[in-house]
This record gives sequence, C-alpha cells and structure tokens, in this order.
Amino acid sequence: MRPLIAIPCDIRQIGAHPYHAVGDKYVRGVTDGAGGIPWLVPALGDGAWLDEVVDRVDGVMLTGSPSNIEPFHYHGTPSRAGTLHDPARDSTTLPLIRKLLQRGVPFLGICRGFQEINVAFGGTLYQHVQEEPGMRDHRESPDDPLEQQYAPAHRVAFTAEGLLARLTGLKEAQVNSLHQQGVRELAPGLSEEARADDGLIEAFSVSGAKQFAFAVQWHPEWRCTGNPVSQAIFGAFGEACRAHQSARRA
Ligand SMILES: N[C@@H](CCC(=O)NCCCC(=O)O)C(=O)O
Repeated sequence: MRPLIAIPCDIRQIGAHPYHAVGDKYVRGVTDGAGGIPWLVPALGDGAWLDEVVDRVDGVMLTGSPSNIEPFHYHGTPSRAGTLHDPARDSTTLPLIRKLLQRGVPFLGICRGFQEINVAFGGTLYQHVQEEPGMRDHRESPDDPLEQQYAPAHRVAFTAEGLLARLTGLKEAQVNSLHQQGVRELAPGLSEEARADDGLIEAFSVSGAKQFAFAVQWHPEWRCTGNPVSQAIFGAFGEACRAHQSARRA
C-alpha cells in the first residue's frame, strides 16, 4: 500500500466561485517523487475535523502559492495594498503544522509551505526580500516561459553534516527561485539546512523531531524525478511516510 499524503489546498478564485485547489506539479511530487497517494485537503480552517485528518494521514506536503501569509501571524507590519492573501489557507495550515509535530506525522514544506512552518513555530518573514540591503532579487519573471522560471537561479550552501548534506552527499546545489518573501528570524526549534550566497535561509529542519520535518524555499517538486537533489528530498520524505504508515497500522 502506498502512503496517503495530504496536500492542503489554496483558495483560488475561478470565475465567480472560490475553489479549493492544488497545482499539478505538487500532486506529481507526491505520486512520482514520494511514491504516495495524494489527498487534497480543503482549506476549511481549524477544528476537530483537522485532528481527524492528522490521524488518518501518513504524511503532509505544504505547497507553494502566489499568496502571502497575513503578517499579523508573525507580528509583521500590514501588507501593501494589492497583496494577495489566503486567510482560509493560513487558518488551516498554521494549526495543522503544530498538530503534525505533536503527533509525529512527517511533513515537507515548499516555498509558502516553508514560510508557514517558520511562522507556525514563531519565526518572522521579510515581506520583500529584494528590498533588504545586500539581498538579491529571488523573484521569477512571470512573463518568462515556465522552463526559464524554474531553471536554476542561484547557489545554496548546505549546512555541514546537516540533513540535506547527508541525504545528497553534496555541499551545495543550484536551485530555482520563485518568491519575494523569506525567513527573517528563524523560529526557535528550527535548524538551518541551507543558505543562499546573500545570506537568506533556504532550507531548515525541525531540531530533534521524531519524524521527517523539513522545508525548502525553492521548488523541488518541479520535474522532481530529473533532479538528484529533488529526488533525495522526495525519496526521504516518501520513506518517512511509509515508516509512519507501518507504525500507524502496528
Ligand atoms: N508568496 C510567497 C511564496 C511564494 C511561492 O510559494 N511561490 C510559488 C508560486 C507558484 C506555485 O503556486 O507553486 C512569496 O512570494 O514569497
């Protein structure tokens, strides 16, 4: 049996109606990268139903999204006019992350998901990384073809003897970059796993977690089977989900 891996949805407006949605590349990261069965979980907020989700799943993947976390969650200044938010997603994923840690469910965070884990643990974010002194512009050019948007954009150095270094056997990698927010203060309890040349934290794990609890600012789900670092990340996540599945059934 393949492990059941939950993917919390965004709310996307399509025509006149809001939809609960997850991008295809994330679904394929779960099927092709982690070897799991994806379960798209609607963004319905916290409640007893979320505890039941946590009880039933073998792992959770938190995706990227164009929307930004509402800054009051990290005591940030209000967003600029026109910023895209997704309060339904915030009110689902932030409590979910805390429940996952308590219940030992493996999780992988990507881009917005990486930022959510930091915020859920009490960290803060830069709202516009490119405006910080010495920081590069980490945004993609939205008019470029997808091939170019997801092409390697900059180097990240892996923390010596960290999880990424152990999983890949590498000291560094070139990664894609499609975000404008980023970790300002890393939350207590998180350990840095990779950093860009401008100093931005690009990956972390939860210190001392019993389960796989890891996140990256870049997008390993993009064509994950063609990239050795992405394969290592999804492979380890899938293995952790299978171990949790076995433990749940024992
Ligand atoms: N909005 C945040 C997070 C950026 C992010 O997750 N981008 C991915 C967009 C494409 C997708 O849906 O995968 C920021 O700007 O930092």
